[in-house]
Formats: sequence, structure tokens, C-alpha cells
Amino acid sequence: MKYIIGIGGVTNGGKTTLTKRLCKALPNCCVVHQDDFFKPQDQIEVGVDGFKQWDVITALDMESMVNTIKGWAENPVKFARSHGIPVSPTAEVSHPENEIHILIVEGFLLYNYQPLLDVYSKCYYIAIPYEECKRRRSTRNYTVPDPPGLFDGHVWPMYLKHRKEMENNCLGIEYLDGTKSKDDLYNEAYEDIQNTLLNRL
Ligand SMILES: Nc1ncnc2c1ncn2[C@@H]1O[C@H](COP(=O)(O)OP(=O)(O)O)[C@@H](O)[C@H]1O
Ligand SMILES: O=C(O)c1ccc[n+]([C@@H]2O[C@H](COP(=O)([O-])O)[C@@H](O)[C@H]2O)c1
Ligand SMILES: [Mg+2]
Repeated sequence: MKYIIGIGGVTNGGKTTLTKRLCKALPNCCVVHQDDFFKPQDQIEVGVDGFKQWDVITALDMESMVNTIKGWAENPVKFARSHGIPVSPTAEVSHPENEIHILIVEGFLLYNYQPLLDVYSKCYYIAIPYEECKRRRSTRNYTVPDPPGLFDGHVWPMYLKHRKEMENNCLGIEYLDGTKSKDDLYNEAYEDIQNTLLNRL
């Protein structure tokens, strides 16, 4: 059985932290990070506001991300091996449909790209309030550092726009409160995933 989990949400909500921990605990679990698909800096448009437009879907090579997800779906064992992910011995030999194979896809713009909307078995969305988001972001080091004013001028307004779009287009999103502790978030998501998997088996 193949099972794709989306962990979307606001920048600095805790998506990558939660994903890494879930991935260690879940069986045959691979991960796709949307951040790995940012286009090179010289291909990022500059807006009328003067900021490089990082927080829009065209800043990402979404075709390549889709192909990576398809690659996993075609052969999860091969995908795991080529990414150095341990696969359970029975999964090595049995047909993929007889084993659980999990892919977590995580990123800040997961539910704003039509071709990927129906690949998820489960859609989580982590949110945190403006002040906490700004505080966490100010301590973060990206490969391209945020210029002064980027958070208020681009990052937060784009987040609000995309969140509204998602709420208009997507059903079945499960919201996680990113102000909870890392442990609480992990326990909540892990239990929910376990229950869903048990119901499916
Ligand atoms: N539940 C949490 N409570 C407090 N801080 C958190 C929590 N989860 C993550 N963080 C911190 O917030 C920052 C961003 O976390 P990260 O997982 O990289 O977020 P994202 O991938 O959503 O941008 C990191 O410094 C991380 O340690
Ligand atoms: O990873 C990069 O190369 C990169 C370069 C410039 C900006 N980013 C920021 O990465 C953010 C998304 O990642 P995250 O983990 O904060 O959700 C998004 O808000 C972008 O502004 C990321
Ligand atoms: Mg991240």
C-alpha cells in the first residue's frame, strides 16, 4: 500500500522538524522537501515591490517535484534505496501493494498547485500566528538571506494569499497548531497517521 502524506503550512511553522521525526518513526518512509525545488537565484523574478519573489509557485520547479513524486510511486523500494533510506527486509522482496510504503511531501506551497492536489492520502497544514512566525524567521539562515523588509513586504502577504486560495480550493485539510511543543505536534500527527493506516489495512 502506498500512502502519501502532505505536511504543508506557513514558513517556520515546524514542517521540516515534524517531517524528519515522523520519517524516522514510520515504516519504509521517504521524504520529498519542496524547498529542494527552488529555482536558481538568477531565475527568480523581481516584483514591483523590488523583492525577489521567492514565495510564489513559479519560484519552484514544480514539474521536477511532480516527477520525483511519480518516481517514488512507480518504485518506492528503488526510490528508498537510491536515497539511502532503510527498507524493511520483507518490503525488499514482496510486491509494493502488500507492504506499507509512505512518502511525506513537505513544503510551504503544497496545496496551491493543481497537478498535486489529489495525490495526498492525508493533508496536514501547520499554522502559527504572525508574531511567532516573524520571530522564528528572523533567526533562520536561508541559503539566500532575507533582505530587510522581506517578511512584511513579501513572505507574510503571500502566505495569507495562498492560504485563502487553499481554503477556497481544498477539502479535507487537517490543521495543526504550530505553537504546540515539538513533542505534542509529533504525538498528535503520529497517532493520527497510525489510526488512518490501521483503518486502511
Ligand atoms: N513546535 C515548535 N515549537 C517551537 N519552535 C519550533 C517548533 N517546531 C519547529 N520549531 C523551530 O522553528 C524553526 C523552523 O522550524 P522548521 O521545522 O525548519 O520549519 P519550516 O520547515 O516549517 O519552515 C526552527 O528553529 C525550529 O527549531
Ligand atoms: O531554500 C532556498 O534556497 C530559499 C531561498 C530563498 C528563500 N527561501 C524561503 O524558504 C521559505 C520556504 O521554506 P520554509 O522551510 O521556511 O517553509 C520561503 O518562505 C522562502 O522565502 C528559501
Ligand atoms: Mg522547512
